[in-house]
Amino acid sequence: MTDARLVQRAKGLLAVFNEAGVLEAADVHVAARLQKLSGENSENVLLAAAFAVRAVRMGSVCVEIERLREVSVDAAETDLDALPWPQAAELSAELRRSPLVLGRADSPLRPLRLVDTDDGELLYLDRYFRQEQTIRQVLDERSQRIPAFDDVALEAGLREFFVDAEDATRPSVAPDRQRIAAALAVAQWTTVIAGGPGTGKTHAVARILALLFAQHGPGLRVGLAAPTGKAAAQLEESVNAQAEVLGLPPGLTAMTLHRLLGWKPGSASRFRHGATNKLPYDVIVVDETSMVSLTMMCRLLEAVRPDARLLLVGDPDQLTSVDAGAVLADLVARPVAAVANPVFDQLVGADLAAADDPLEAALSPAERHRLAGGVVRLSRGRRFGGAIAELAVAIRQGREDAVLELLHSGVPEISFAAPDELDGLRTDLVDAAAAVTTAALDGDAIGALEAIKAHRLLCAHHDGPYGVTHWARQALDWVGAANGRPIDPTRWHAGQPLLVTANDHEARIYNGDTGVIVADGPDNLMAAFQRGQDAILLHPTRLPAFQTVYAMTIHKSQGSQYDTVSVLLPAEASALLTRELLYTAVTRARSHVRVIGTEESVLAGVRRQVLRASGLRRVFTN
Ligand SMILES: Nc1ncnc2c1ncn2[C@@H]1O[C@H](COP(=O)(O)OP(=O)(O)OP(=O)(O)O)[C@@H](O)[C@H]1O
Repeated sequence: MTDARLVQRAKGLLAVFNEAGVLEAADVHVAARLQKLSGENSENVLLAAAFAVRAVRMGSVCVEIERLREVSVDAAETDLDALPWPQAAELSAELRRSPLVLGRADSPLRPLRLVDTDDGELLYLDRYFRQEQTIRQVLDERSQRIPAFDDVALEAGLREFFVDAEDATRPSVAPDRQRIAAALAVAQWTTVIAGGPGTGKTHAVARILALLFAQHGPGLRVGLAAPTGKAAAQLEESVNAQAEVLGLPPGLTAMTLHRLLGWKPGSASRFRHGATNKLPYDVIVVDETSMVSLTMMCRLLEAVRPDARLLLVGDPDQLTSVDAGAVLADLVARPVAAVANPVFDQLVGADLAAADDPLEAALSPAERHRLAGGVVRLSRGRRFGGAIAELAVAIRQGREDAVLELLHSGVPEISFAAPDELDGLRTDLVDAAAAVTTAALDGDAIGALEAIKAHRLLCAHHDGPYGVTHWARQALDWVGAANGRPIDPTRWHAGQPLLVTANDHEARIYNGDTGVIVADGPDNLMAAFQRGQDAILLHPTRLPAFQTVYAMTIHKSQGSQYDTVSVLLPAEASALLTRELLYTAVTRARSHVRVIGTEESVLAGVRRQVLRASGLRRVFTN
């Protein structure tokens, strides 16, 4: 490993795990500091403390004492079996005696917390334990109460909004999980609406808002939010696009979660809204909840009034937030401890009892059980078809054979290319760039923005032979060669694809937005971004931070879809290559996905699940 990650003065186990590349300098420094402050000299305890810090850095909320060695590292660099792992029982006994661990009354410094659960012991940095406890307590408290509502009006609303595609006088065919989600959202305080892309989550949310307006009248205060500005803009757009048909008030606005909570840069309390100054809304909708970290979810739940409805919407199988926590996935999987609403079964009895329909399977007993906890998973793809959705489901379920079979099936929606078979990629890249440039030179902003969605190259890494930097340069060379003259990446040019990397609320440009440079008259260039059916134009010098994107990381592509997606897989040993990454990449494609890589890489991805340890899915026993 590189010198910057090595701690010269590290001793004992900390030094061994640091040298092996499992612990980084930051993990070791925190453990060493704790040793100094507490006098704790147990190497095992200090190693566990460093692992608790590492866990948060890697996105987990805590470490599982019995699964310490299931760390994710680049397998090519590290032989995990050769390391001196502590015995779990011995470590646990030492932690219980340690002055660093909360629970010992005589210790002034207790930054760690050891918790017994129904499935082994968890070690937390205490701060994250407390955040998780807040989430648990607020949700449990909310699930023990039931809102009052007009069931006759709700029944009428469900009949009005969930109708058969062919005959609007009839209810939609049961089971209809959107209808179930809508009934839940009115009948419970908290509802989790999970589902893959295009399963109609936003469609359901707009109808839920209409049902709630029917219940409470036009004075209903609605807070729409998402973790990123781009996701908030999309939510706002898609709710407003349906406002007229559904009779929603015009001009509902969405904002980032930070904004909703009243972010105060530089202040100690950080948010204006919290436990003592609750949010003023009667209903709060959070979209793209998979990207919400534990800390943000804690802040949100502290700030939601007990008598406000909360809808958490998102795809729990996608890549999670960069910060610690995978709260949405945890909420979908956690044990149910809730009071089921007796009226609910009557409202959607037909859906609950329905047998398999060709388009939507009957509810499983486990699903029915989760409904009591306010969790519903939409499963019927409403947007894209057959094979891509099948591939996504096979990846999600870890069915390796089915994944390979689909990749090799030769269906038009899926292609599988070896790492050196780049002709298809090159053709798609060059064709898409030509269409974008033609529209951009014509000053046709909408045409250029549409054309840019025809193809996208996605990589797992930033750097290295499988990274965005390398492939963006390659793409630029291909496009230049096809045009007969190289492109100068340092100069603005019509057809240049852009990715914004910072928010500018005034210009309505958000981190993650993609746009394109278009001609505006003979001598002028403008940057174009899509807003609904329209394009907004601004001078390129007014852009907040941006990159030119002939290739993009899979992380950055979250929340966007393209007609064709080419996914360039890294080597199988890459720790970044996970099931969630593969699922996220494949589900960005609307009509065609091209996977470029080896079978070994595909299988490594399907097998390696992001291990995001947390206590939310477990029952605490101490
Ligand atoms: N019940 C339905 N009847 C008819 N069309 C529907 C229905 N549900 C969804 N759709 C349509 O399917 C498409 C996808 O729906 P929607 O955007 O709500 O999905 P989503 O789950 O929010 O997708 P994403 O996660 O990609 O944003 C939309 O065009 C929507 O109008």
